Amino acid sequence: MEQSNLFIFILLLILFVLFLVLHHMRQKFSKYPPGPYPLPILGNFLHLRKTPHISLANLAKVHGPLISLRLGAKLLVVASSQEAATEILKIHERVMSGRPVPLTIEAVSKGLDFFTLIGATSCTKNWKILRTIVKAELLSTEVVDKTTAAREEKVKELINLLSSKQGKVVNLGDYVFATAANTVSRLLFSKDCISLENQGMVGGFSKENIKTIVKMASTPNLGDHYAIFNGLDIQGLGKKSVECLGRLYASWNSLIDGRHVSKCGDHVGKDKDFLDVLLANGFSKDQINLILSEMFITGIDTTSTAVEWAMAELIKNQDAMTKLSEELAKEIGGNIIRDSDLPRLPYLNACVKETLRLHPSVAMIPRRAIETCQVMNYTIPKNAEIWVNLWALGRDPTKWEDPLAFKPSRFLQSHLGFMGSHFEYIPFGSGRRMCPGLPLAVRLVPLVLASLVHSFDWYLPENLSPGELNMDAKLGLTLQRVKPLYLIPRPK
Ligand code: HEM
Repeated sequence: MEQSNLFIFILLLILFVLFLVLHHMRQKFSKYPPGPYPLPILGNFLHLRKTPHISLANLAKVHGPLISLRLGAKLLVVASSQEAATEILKIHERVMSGRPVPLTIEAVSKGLDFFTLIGATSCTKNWKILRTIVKAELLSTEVVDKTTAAREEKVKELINLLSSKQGKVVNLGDYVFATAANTVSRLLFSKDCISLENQGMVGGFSKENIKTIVKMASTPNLGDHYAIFNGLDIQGLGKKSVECLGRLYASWNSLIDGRHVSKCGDHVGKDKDFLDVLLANGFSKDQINLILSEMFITGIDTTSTAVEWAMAELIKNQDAMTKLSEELAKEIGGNIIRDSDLPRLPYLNACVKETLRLHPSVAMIPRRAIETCQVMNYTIPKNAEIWVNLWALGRDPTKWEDPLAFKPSRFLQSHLGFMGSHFEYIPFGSGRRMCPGLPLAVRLVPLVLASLVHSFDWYLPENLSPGELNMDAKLGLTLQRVKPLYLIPRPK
């Protein structure tokens, strides 16, 4: 018996030493960036754990700023430092301008000539056409200027509704989500899409429906990682996405048909909206549905989570909350905040920047190598998936003083902005695939945040102290709070 135990022990020891030798050989001779040893078949899936943004930042501390992992048959390369991000998004910008598009998204855009932005695997002709239209007719500074009144109206409705909830516990994220959704839908087709009061849907739109679509698109699809599952949709992700989108499309179809009848655009008594522009450019109903849903999916969660994280940080950091309230009291006084006030509120803008440093709405910029290339002396093969870990960049102790602390004042004298030219801070990405929603986001997020802080004092429920507020995050398409932010508003 003792002999057999010894045998097992020696066998395990030999296997362990063999494992170490193989690992060392792989690191030494592999042309790919270094990384943890992949298990057979599973690869490195287990290394991602429940919080991939944190696990990958920790792996970068061990293996370096550019690492690679095997996710089934797919190679994932992750950049986690300013230098590595510069290589990916600036020096090799053209080669890294592809996107990894999951089969789930392919399933819903089949046959539509890929008139999509986020779903374009590379910068194709159709991607360029659509991006030009979106940047000129929906998200340009001129259009954002022209639609100021609609934005202010949505924020006013939010403040009025919260005033009626004084002293009650509210799930702030739900209300901000609805405000962002209605702001975007006003731009798209001049109508609200969700009821602010009860989060109920107008047509097929509901928070749950949008959240489900986002969840389906961000859940790893086995078919993306193992060729034998390709086309089988065994998790049902494609099927469920098609169902959820079908509900959205059903409600928009009648709207689109109505506009067709009124001779493509310039519907009576209204300024031209984005639906008019799409119709005038000859897009089909299915193509329009896909484009509209894409704008909702990319535009709502990103802006509303930014506001939610900012409020959570301000509740936790009462000094910053006091400074912001004082700035607003001094500059705005008893008035409501207008869009035109934003440029003279530097501390407010610093709060937004600091929030996006610690809690980037898009924590991993997803890219795809369209050709094989050499980066930092490693080979990145064609079709490798690339993630730029913005969560790690924002907390890099070699670039940021006291990186984990929420200190908006660090941005007051800083040259860092949102334009994607300083790679230690790129919450909206960089280069040709940079976020086209930037002109809208930099107006909507501060306007909502400032209005919430200027109109109410905020309290945590159940006598929770600010120090106890849970700040855990989970990674989907956006970086969401694990626990919703429940707060009690009291009008000032
Ligand atoms: C706080 C708000 C937002 C943040 C932090 C954010 C961040 C980002 C980031 C990091 C990317 C990837 C950029 C890259 O690959 O270099 C992106 C892409 C994109 N964003 Fe945003 N975004 C926000 C709001 C919006 C809004 C309001 C819209 C539209 C209504 C929007 C539409 C898009 C689209 C369509 C893409 C894909 C562009 C392409 O692939 O060509 N975003 N966003």
